[in-house]
Amino acid sequence: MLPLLGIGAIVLSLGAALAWAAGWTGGRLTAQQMTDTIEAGGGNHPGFRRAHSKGVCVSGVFRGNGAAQKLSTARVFAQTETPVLGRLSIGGGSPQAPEAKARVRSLALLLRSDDGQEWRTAMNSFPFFVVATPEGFQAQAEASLPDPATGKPDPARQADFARRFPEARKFQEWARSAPWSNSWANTPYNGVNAFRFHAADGSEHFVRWSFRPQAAFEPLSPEQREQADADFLQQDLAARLAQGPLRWDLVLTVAAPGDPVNDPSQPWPEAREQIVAGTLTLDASQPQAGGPCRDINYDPLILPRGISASDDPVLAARSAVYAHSFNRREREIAFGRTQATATGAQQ
Ligand code: HEM
Repeated sequence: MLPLLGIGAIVLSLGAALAWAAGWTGGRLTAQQMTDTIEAGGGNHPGFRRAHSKGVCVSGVFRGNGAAQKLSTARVFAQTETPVLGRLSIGGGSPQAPEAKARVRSLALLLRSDDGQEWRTAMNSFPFFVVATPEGFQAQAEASLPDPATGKPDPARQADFARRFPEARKFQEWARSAPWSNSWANTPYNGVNAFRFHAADGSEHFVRWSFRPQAAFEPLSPEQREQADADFLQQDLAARLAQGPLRWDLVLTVAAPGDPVNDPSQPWPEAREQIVAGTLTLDASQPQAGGPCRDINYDPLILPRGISASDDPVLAARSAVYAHSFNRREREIAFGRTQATATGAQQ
């Protein structure tokens, strides 16, 4: 009898561990719940990313200028030219969304250096994140879901989100007041989360990165936003690439002691040291359906030697949620549960 009780206890404790990992014990937020909520807000679009669903693949090179070698041993900063496979997109879960209505624009990059290391990053046009934690992101996503009774987000839920996550006010102010640019090409893209850079002398620095456009800023007025074609960013990109490559400078901002390095909703003071580490040049684009970026997960925790994650909880959550989104869309493609608009398959 005793051995049987022992086996029973082992089975029970293993079951409890699995239940905890899957988030069935209640209370703890899981990547699956977060992905389900994002999916509920974006609609059903099999084969597409659950967020930033509309976009195009882009390719080119990154040319380091050597300046970042004092901060990091990552080969990409020493190598003269690193190939880049990227994706330009808009925020939101619909692959058919009108591009002029999207407040957030995005750039994701995969750089593979000649030592076989990869640096993946997914950046947005906002200068800081809306919330400090995954719980804040989840609360915002839930508060944005339409109430079945009205078809609109529940104002009480939104007020509750604003009360519990007051840091979001700063982001809402940015969204309301920052000027809109009229192109992916003249938009800055910000990594927002802090990372650890490891230098050859053993020192460590916390760094945030941004890609600053070389193309001059041109505004997009509210009237132009109303009139723009649903695919106006893609059309503009094609027209600009036909004229020549597009460039962004990689700007590294180095934290000073005491700066918040685990909270992407808090910008650092303007006076922080900035290093221009090189230039990204994009010279081609391809449709995402069937294009080389379709089956890439731009997981922000795929980092080369010389760069590692900070303890920012948003970074860890992003990595886990992107994996869920990636698995779902790849499974839908593998089992043929998609339209040709997602896969690029010939009809
Ligand atoms: C907890 C916070 C976040 C969650 C849950 C989240 C969730 C997601 C999901 C589900 C995807 C689709 C992934 C795929 O299928 O490949 C995605 C894509 C993306 N996210 Fe996030 N995200 C978060 C924060 C951020 C932040 C802070 C940034 C940038 C500053 C960002 C930038 C992007 C970009 C650019 C993409 C598109 C990547 C691509 O082109 O494949 N996200 N996000």
